[in-house]
Amino acid sequence: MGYTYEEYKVTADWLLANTEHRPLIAIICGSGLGGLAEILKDQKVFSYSDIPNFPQSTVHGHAGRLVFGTLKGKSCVCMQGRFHLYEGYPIWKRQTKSAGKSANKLLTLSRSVEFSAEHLVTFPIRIFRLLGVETAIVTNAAGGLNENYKVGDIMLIKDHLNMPGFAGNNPLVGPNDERFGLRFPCMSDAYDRDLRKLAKTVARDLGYSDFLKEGVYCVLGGPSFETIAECNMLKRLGADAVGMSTVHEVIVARHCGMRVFGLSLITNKAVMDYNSESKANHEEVLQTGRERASQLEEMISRLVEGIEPNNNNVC
Ligand SMILES: O=P(O)(O)O[C@@H]1C[C@H](O)[C@@H](CO)O1
Ligand SMILES: Nc1nc2[nH]cnc2c(=O)[nH]1
Repeated sequence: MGYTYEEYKVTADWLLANTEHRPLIAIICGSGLGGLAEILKDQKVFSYSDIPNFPQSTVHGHAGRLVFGTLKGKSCVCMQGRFHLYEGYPIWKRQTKSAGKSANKLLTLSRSVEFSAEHLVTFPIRIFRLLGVETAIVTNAAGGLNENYKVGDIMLIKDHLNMPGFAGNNPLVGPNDERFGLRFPCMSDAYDRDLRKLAKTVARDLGYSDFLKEGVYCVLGGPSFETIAECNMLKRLGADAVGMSTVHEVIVARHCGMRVFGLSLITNKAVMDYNSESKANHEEVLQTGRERASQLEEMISRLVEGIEPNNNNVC
C-alpha cells in the first residue's frame, strides 16, 4: 500500500509554507557523505522528525536533516540521511498524531494505513517533485566489484541491477497515480547521459580523471554485506559496484519525470577471494567518505553550476 497523492501533498505544502526556497535540484547524501549538505548557502534546515509524514533516519552516518539552500546560486534541497530497505520498515504503520509536535498537528488522517518499505524509502522523492525539483543527484557508498576499482574511486552510475526488484520489491508496486507518472516507465535511460558527460568534463577540469570511473551499480537488500560467492556472482552479472540504496529512489525519480545523476564512492573493495583477510565494515565506509569529502563537494558544486533547467524527458 502506498501514500495517496493528497498525503504527499500534505508534506510538500508544509515545506513550501515553511521555507522560501524553491529548489530545482535535490541531492541525496550517501553514507558518510552528509557533508555535501554543508556547502549549501542561506540554509534552512528541518529535522526529519519535524516534517509531517517524514520517515526517520536510523543509520550512523545519516543525520536525518533536510537542508534547503543555494549552491552556485542555484536553489537546492539536500537529504542529509536517506532511508534503506533494511532499516526495519517491512511494513510501517502511520503513527497517530503526537500532541505538542507542531508539524504532526497537521496530520489529521484517521485511517490506519500500512506502507511498504519501498514506499517509505522513496517518500522524499515525490515530495521533491511536488516542490518543483527537476534533477536528482543521488550519491552512495558502495563496494567495488570491478578489479580495476580502488578505494576512493568515484563511479558515475550508468546503469543499475535491481536485485530486490527481481523479487517484486519495486517502489512502483501498487496502484499507479498518473499524476506522478506512467504505469510502465522505461528505465533504459535512467541515468542522464548529458549529466554524466558534464560530470566527466568537470572531473577532468578538476584533475580527478585518475579516480573517476563509470559503471553499473547493483542494489541488494542488506544489511549484511555480501559473501565471497555473492560478490563473484554479481561481478559475472555485470555489476561494477554493490550497495544497499539508490535504485529505488532513481526508479521513483524517473517515474515522475526527474533527470537523474548518480554516483558511487567506492568505499571498500568487495572481497572476492577466499584467501583474503579483508572484511567489509561500516567504519571503513564512513572513513573513506571523510577522506574523499572535499573532492566530492567540489565535483558536485561544479556539476550543479553546469546543470541547465530540465526538459522533463520521461519516456
Ligand atoms: O546510503 P548508502 O547506500 O550510501 O549506504 C551504504 C549502504 C549501507 O547503508 C552502508 C553500509 O556501510 O553504506
Ligand atoms: N552491499 C554493500 N553495500 C556497501 N556500502 C558500502 N560498501 C558496501 C559493500 O561492500 N556492500
